[in-house]
Parts: sequence; structure tokens; C-alpha cells
Amino acid sequence: MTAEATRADVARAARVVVKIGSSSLTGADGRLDLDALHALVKVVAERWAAGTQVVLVTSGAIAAAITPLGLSGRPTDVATAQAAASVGQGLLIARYTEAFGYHGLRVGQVLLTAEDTVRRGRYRNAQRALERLLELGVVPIINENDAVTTDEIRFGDNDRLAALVSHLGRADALVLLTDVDGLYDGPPSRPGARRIDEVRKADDLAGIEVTSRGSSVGTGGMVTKLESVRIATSSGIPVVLTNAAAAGAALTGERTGTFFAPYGRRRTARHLWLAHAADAQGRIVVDDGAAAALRGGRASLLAAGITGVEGDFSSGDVVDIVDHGGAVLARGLVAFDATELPSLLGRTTAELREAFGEGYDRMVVHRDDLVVVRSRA
Ligand SMILES: Nc1ncnc2c1ncn2[C@@H]1O[C@H](COP(=O)(O)OP(=O)(O)O)[C@@H](O)[C@H]1O
Ligand SMILES: N[C@@H](CCC(=O)OP(=O)(O)O)C(=O)O
Repeated sequence: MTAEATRADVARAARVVVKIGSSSLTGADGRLDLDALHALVKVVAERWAAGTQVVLVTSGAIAAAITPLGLSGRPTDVATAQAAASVGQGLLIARYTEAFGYHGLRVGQVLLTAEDTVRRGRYRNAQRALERLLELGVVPIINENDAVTTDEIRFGDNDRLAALVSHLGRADALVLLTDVDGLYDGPPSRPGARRIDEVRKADDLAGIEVTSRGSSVGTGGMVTKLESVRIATSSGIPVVLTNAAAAGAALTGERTGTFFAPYGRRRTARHLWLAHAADAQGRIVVDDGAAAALRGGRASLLAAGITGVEGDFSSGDVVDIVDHGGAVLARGLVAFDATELPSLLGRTTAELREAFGEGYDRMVVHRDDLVVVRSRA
């Protein structure tokens, strides 16, 4: 239990992920706000000088391209957003390279997709790259690889990406910087809305009104920030949410913004993504025996326990595993296409091997690729 965690834990952290949102890096006209970028870089460089490894998750690629591409605002169609991200990301990283260079620090760009946080091989690969960058004293600068993400599997916002990077990078704390100085009990523009100083348990969030409508350039608003907070705190990582101007104060443990205390034990980023964030491409219905085995924790899903298949998924997609009443028991990466499964249902692995040969006797969802969903009740 880490019930006594405080802001001082953020100040003591050996490794911190700092996420800055589009809303804090752009002016009202949608242009990249260089003063804001330089102010952030100064704070991050100071922490590096003090011995803390800081990983930066930064939005702003799409926003940075609005003016150069002559767009009227943030693009809404995927293709233009991809093109804008491609143009803006180069500009963004050039600015960071220059700004950190002024403080004697090198930067390394890492562009991730949601799949990099889910698929074991890619997850390990990203983890290794991050680890090596930090060993070399390089500031990793991370963003979603917007130019190649697909609509089906993407973060869209950088809040949840930052929480998963905290896990992937084994960070001790996460600082979310936005355009408001913390979580309010209702939309901050509402008269009388009050900032919440600390959140220690789920009950502290009862009655709080959050909206997914953020600033004109941001994505996800407070909803994705609270999802990010849940992903981080539910497995041991404390979070401070505040505005960019208070970044230094947050990193040195001062009483700023909203502090979210951690609870739960650490889990891998891929399990967290599966549990909290990924969109399922289909559903697999299981019988009572399989449901009990899955609830027990360490079981894989075998074809023998499946009674139904819904949706048009492919091998490697995320699926919900549901009981016959439709309640979601678990989520996982499925090892077969939806079209392959019906003929396999109800058969034991020995029968499958005999009927279809080697390869068809594999788990439908391997336990390493599966996370049991705890009931929200
Ligand atoms: N309860 C709340 N407390 C604080 N901010 C909120 C709340 N509900 C909605 N918001 C909005 O969330 C916005 C931040 O989200 P967003 O624009 O996506 O930022 P970013 O680009 O930094 O990720 C704020 O501008 C604020 O208006
Ligand atoms: N990856 C996108 C950022 C998406 C975004 O705006 O996220 P957020 O800053 O969390 O509102 C970009 O660089 O433009």
C-alpha cells in the first residue's frame, strides 16, 4: 500500500514522465508558442541537472502545422491530420533540439503507436530504446506516431499515452501539464468551480463533473486526463495535474495543482492499455467453466470453452471475452481471425491438432496477452 504517498514522492522521483498538452504549447492562433516551449525546456533541464531523468511526452505536432499548411484550424479528417502531424512533428522536434541544446542536453525523438504498448515484441523494443536513451543522458521526446496510426487503434490524445509511457519507462511519477491549474469539481469556466487539492481514493471523485471538451486545440479534455490518472495510479504511479506555468513547482513537490495518490501494484503498460484504453474489435462468448478459469487469474482461453464469436476481428486484435450474460470478464489479443474461430469452437486442443494440424492447437487468447477485467461494482 502506498496510501501515504505525497507530492514529496514526485520531488524524490528518480525518473519522471512530464506530459505537456497541445493547449499549453500553442497560442490562440494555433501557432506553436515558443515561449511556452522554452519555459518548459528550462524546467526539465533543471531537473536533469538535479539528477532526475525526465521523459517528455509532448503534443503539438498537429497544432504546429496549422499555420505552415495554411489550415483554418485543427484538421478533422484522418488523412489531413496525418499529413499535418508529419509536417508539424519535424518542426516541433527541431525546436526542442535547439532549446535543450541551449542547456547542454541532447534529445531523442520516439514516436509510438498504441500497438507499441500492446504487442509484447514492440513493447519490449520501445522499452529498450527508452532505457538506452536515458542511460546516455538523452532526453526522450515522445509523441504518438500520428502519421501512421489507424483510426481503429490509436490514442488520439496524449494523456493515456503518457500514462503508458510511465509504465513502459518504469517512471516513479507522472506530471500532466495542461491549460488549467488542476482538476476542478466542474468545468473551470463555471462560476464557483473549485480546484481539488488531492485525490486519494475513487470516492474523492464522486460528483465531479468532467467533460471531454477541452481547449480548441487539445484532445480529450479532462476525461482522458482522468483515464490517464487511473492507468497510472491504479498501479503505483503518483500523478500531479497542473498547468504548464507550475511545472517546476510540481516537479519539486510544491503544493500545486491536483495530486493523485497511487494505489495498487505495478502492472505492465500493455496490460493497462488492454484493461483501460484499447477499443475491442469483437467479442468472444465463453461457457461457465472458461469464465471461472479466467476469473481465477492465470488461465489462457482455449477453443473448448468458447460458445460464440461476434465481430469482424483479425488475429492480433483486441477482443472482449464475455460470459453468456454479456458481462465482460477479460480483454485480450486474439490469436485467430473471427472467420477461423467458428469451426474450432468447443474442441479440445488435441482434437484441433488432429483435425487441423499443428498451429491450430494454440491458445485462442494466451494468458500473457489477457487481462481480467475487474467488475466496476
Ligand atoms: N472538471 C474539470 N476540471 C478541470 N478542467 C476541466 C474539467 N472538465 C473539463 N475540463 C477542461 O479540460 C481542458 C483540458 O483538456 P485539453 O484541452 O484536452 O488539454 P491538453 O491539450 O492539455 O491535453 C481544460 O481546458 C478544461 O476546460
Ligand atoms: N499527437 C497529437 C496530440 C494530440 C493531442 O492534442 O493530445 P492532448 O495534448 O492530450 O490534447 C499532436 O502532436 O498533435
